[in-house]
Amino acid sequence: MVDVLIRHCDVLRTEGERAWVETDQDIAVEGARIQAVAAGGSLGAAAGEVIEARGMLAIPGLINTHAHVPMVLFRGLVEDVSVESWFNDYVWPLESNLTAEDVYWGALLGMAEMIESGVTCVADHYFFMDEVARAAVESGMRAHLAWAVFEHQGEAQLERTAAFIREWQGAADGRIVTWMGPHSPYTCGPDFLRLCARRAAELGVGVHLHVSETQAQVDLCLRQYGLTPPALLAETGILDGRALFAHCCYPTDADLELMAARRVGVGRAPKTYMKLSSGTADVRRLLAHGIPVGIATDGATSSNSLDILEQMRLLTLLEKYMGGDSTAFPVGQALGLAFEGGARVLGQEQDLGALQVGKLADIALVRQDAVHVWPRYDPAANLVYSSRASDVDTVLCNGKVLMRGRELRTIDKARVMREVAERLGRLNQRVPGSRIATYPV
Ligand SMILES: CSC[C@H]1O[C@@H](n2cnc3c(O)ncnc32)[C@H](O)[C@@H]1O
Ligand SMILES: [Zn+2]
Repeated sequence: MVDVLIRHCDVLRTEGERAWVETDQDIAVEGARIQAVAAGGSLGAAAGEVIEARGMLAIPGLINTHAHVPMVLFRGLVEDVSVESWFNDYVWPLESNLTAEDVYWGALLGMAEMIESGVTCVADHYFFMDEVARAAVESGMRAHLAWAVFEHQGEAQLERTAAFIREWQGAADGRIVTWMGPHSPYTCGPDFLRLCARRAAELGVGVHLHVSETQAQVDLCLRQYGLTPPALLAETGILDGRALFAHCCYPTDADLELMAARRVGVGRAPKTYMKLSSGTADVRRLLAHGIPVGIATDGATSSNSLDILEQMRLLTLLEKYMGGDSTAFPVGQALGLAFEGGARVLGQEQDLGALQVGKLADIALVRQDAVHVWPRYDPAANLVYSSRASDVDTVLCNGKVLMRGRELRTIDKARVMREVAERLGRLNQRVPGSRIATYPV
């Protein structure tokens, strides 16, 4: 008898730019993995848990390739300001006040939001990452975690990160994967980046950082070091192992060749770029070079949500609109980024990104009976252009059911919301003269 049997669902398949649906399928889950996918009814009806899913669309769990999950704590607090002011006057002063406990409750709140929107895996980059790891263990989500470091925090902070990596790598049955997390080339100089690269190599982990988010950042790097950010990162050894670039909105052609040769992955968060008016489109340039690209939310202080469906839709529309080409970025390509692209960015393409026998059982079941997705000519098109996070009915990660019938099983949502609400008065304080870093102007 298998652990979980999902019966009579429709299964979404993607390959290259193609997306299609196989109707009336059963999915059997044994332990953490998919054991079988077969015609509806053919796998019997005996299992530890049977989920009748007729009319629901089974999709691979969505992958968020770059986030600062606990920043949900500041959602809606900093709006309609310039990028420089966003960091220097608000976000970095606000963050100087954060405690480990704040981060824990913020992480749980963000994870509840992600599970409710079908996200099963997140690459997070923040502080007090022990607390984010604890929240991931409890919530049941898969998490690639990087403890953010700034150069001015010094080598002691690097040691803290190394201890975090040693403690958490592979924890929770492999659900936790750790990364080194220097913030960016504009807050970490070449010598510090070299130290990070050496430490990452010694520990056998990748490096996740912000790169070329704005043209101003690229110009600053060129002025300071005579190199673009990706070229500087290559020179410091950061690209010798696995690297994940958040954003990379302004790559040169030479950057793209370098990134393709070094198998660098990119996480794109278009809502943040549009909102802060900081980035641009043209994911197709990256894809044309074979660079793995995944979808991301960044922090909810800039993007206001951790909803990957929303980011996927915005990314697709932006590609068409900015390129002046309505035929660009078809439905299958958008879905490819959300599933296989995200898995490749995180180096988990063997295990994630498709509903196939042997892959990890990270699965979301999406209802297809709401008025906003009716009629149902093309479930794949609906998913890209019409589905809402609230259509996600059931979520499994690593073979465990985290939400069923929209009831979260691992997170006490009411308690988390109460705990966060009780912290708001203190979190909203900006201590004069105190900020965790300075954004260059
Ligand atoms: C490096 S993790 C934490 C650090 O990064 C800040 N942050 C949030 N969003 C962005 C972004 O888009 N670019 C650069 N840095 C960002 C966050 O506030 C934390 O201080
Ligand atoms: Zn970010």
